[in-house]
Amino acid sequence: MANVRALAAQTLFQVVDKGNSLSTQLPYASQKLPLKDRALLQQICYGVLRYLPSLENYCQQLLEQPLRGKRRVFQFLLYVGIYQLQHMRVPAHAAVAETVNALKPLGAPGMKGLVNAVLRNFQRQQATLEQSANDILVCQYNHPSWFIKKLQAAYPDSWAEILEANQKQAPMWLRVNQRHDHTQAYSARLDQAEIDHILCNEYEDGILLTHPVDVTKLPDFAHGACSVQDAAAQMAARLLAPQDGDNILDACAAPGGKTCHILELADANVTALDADEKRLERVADNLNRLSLEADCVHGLADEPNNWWQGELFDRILLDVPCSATGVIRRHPDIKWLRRATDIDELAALQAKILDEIWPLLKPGGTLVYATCSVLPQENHQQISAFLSRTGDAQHIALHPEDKIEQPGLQLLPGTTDGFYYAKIQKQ
Ligand SMILES: C[S@@+](CC[C@H](N)C(=O)[O-])C[C@H]1O[C@@H](n2cnc3c(N)ncnc32)[C@H](O)[C@@H]1O
Repeated sequence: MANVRALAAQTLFQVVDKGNSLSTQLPYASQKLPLKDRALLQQICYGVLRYLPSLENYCQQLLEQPLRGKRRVFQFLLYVGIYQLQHMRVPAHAAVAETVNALKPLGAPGMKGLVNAVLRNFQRQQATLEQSANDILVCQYNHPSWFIKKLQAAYPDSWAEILEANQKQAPMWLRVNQRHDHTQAYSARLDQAEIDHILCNEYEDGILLTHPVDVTKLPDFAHGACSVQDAAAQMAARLLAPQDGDNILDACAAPGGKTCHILELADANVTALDADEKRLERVADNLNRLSLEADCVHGLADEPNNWWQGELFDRILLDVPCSATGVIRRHPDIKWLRRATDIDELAALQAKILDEIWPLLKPGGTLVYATCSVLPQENHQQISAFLSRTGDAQHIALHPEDKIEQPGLQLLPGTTDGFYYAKIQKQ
């Protein structure tokens, strides 16, 4: 029988040391476990990734030397044990015993003494260890130093709040399929199913669930009555304002959340383009569940000559590849997989996509640029530079503070995810 803590240690090793994403590693490990243990595996992996610098710091104090090479996975097992002692409501004796039990499936029963000693010492010295870690900024906020510095520069008054929001569990938002039910009507169906939720007038299609629920419990989910999508992501299709008969390009479409939303709002001809063939399959799956149709095309947005048939588009959504620093609370592995140098590379790709896609838009047509990033380089600085070098691009304000000097709307993580939007019209 697979052991949850052993699988957690192996998964964390794969993510942090080997650079694999949690969204690929977690399903792989989960399938080895009975259903009832899968939530615990997820909770432990998310938790360790949220608090990694502090956990590393405690182990530095508690071990004579870090575990290296083949023993590296046991270093992660120690993080798993300490995370349970510090943050989970597992009785301490059970947390220690279960962590030690994970050594057998990991093939190292001989390390029992060491793991036991480290966890017991953590318990004894917890207050002092926490206090000394708290004096180190990276451990206090549990984010990489390069990212803290970038946020401090961009948000001198609110950087700490953003970091704190990233440490919280993200809420679950639903997007109601307006072809199926209006938002109010679906809210009544949730009431009948005794699913607590909040209606927020700001988001026409959005419902905030008070507690996350399994999608199979949502009325008519399988038949496309709703989708799970953060309220910030739901703004894309509304800002694009698709009309019946429009020819629309969703240039970075996978897994298709925004493609489907566009089609829920209008009978439009949508081309859903993505660079990743595997992820495009998920666009097809989502369209299928919602009984919608789009033309799914495998290709690069920065190389339209390889796939574009020559017809201009009325509207274009550019939900570009980005640092995803606005969705860290949903994907805490981003903190450890991203590097400072990635930001320049991503910004260069985003600029290229903007320049290559712009000629495909009809005069009078609308382009919506979106990222789930909180970094200005990918957001308002990117759009400012595009507007200055593109003579026929006109900035459309999304709110009173959306000015040409700092264009767009920046949402920070809180009620919604961190997102950025800018709207541009072709003259
Ligand atoms: C932010 S995600 C898009 C999310 C999607 N719009 C949704 O709402 O479900 C960015 C997507 O861009 C794709 N991508 C990365 N580089 C690309 C490129 N050069 N051209 C087109 N798509 C690209 C990635 O495969 C990824 O699916």
